[in-house]
Amino acid sequence: MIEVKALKKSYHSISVLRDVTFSVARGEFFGIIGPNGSGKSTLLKMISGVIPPDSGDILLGEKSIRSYSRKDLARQLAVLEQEALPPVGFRVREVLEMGRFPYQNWLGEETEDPTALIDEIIRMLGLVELEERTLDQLSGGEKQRVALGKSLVQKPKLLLLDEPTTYLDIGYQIQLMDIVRSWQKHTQVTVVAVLHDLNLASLYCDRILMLHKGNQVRVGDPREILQSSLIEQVYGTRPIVMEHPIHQLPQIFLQSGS
Ligand SMILES: Nc1ncnc2c1ncn2[C@@H]1O[C@H](COP(=O)(O)OP(=O)(O)OP(=O)(O)O)[C@@H](O)[C@H]1O
Repeated sequence: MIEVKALKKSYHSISVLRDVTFSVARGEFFGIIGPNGSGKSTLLKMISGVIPPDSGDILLGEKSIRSYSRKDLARQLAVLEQEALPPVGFRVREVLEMGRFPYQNWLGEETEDPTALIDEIIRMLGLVELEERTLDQLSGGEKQRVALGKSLVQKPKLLLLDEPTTYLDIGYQIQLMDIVRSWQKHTQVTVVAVLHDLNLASLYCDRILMLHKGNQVRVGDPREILQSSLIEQVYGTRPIVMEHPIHQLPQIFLQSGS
């Protein structure tokens, strides 16, 4: 689905990503982790075509993302990011309708009626009661669900999530990740998610890329990545790693300094 080859990026001659190379299979849930400033968002912005790499390439379904038009790219991928929502005056349903823009002509019409799809996504995200409200009448967690809805109605083949659970309480974190995973089973969408929470990354990702200061440290399954010595080397704090009693996946426990 995606092949990232020898990506490099500098800002004002300061190198922020070096030789990043990995591939993501169709239908995979792929995580990107790393400390603050390690280059995660920069990498995601390059995968979504927002910023170009200085060198290297990104293939999306065997074609370089540079060769896609904006609209073609929007039919391939959707990005869920913190600031993705339109200004506050819009109602929830209107925001979801905006997600259909890659399929609309210049009059805002499309050949297939998206109403059933939008209804399905509104139901799945628990937004039925909220659909006539405007964005300023929603909580942070509700807005995040609307932003996810807008990405899903785009029917992307690749869904990019930039720290999707920031500002969400633990209940909404699990709810959002479960919704993404069940939508993924339903549609075979490929998911690439930047995550800060290593425990969530372990529970949901098939494979994880770990970045440190712009370098690719390792790509592997959660067991290969959530290792206390590796985490200490990258984050500067040594956690205890134990297996989750139900999911049989590694989870970390932080240790306070005193
Ligand atoms: N537009 C920019 N101009 C200059 N430097 C930038 C720009 N965007 C990012 N950087 C720098 O590039 C490096 C990587 O930033 P990036 O946002 O990709 O990291 P991140 O891993 O997503 O961080 P965080 O976890 O804190 O969100 C940082 O040192 C940052 O200061």
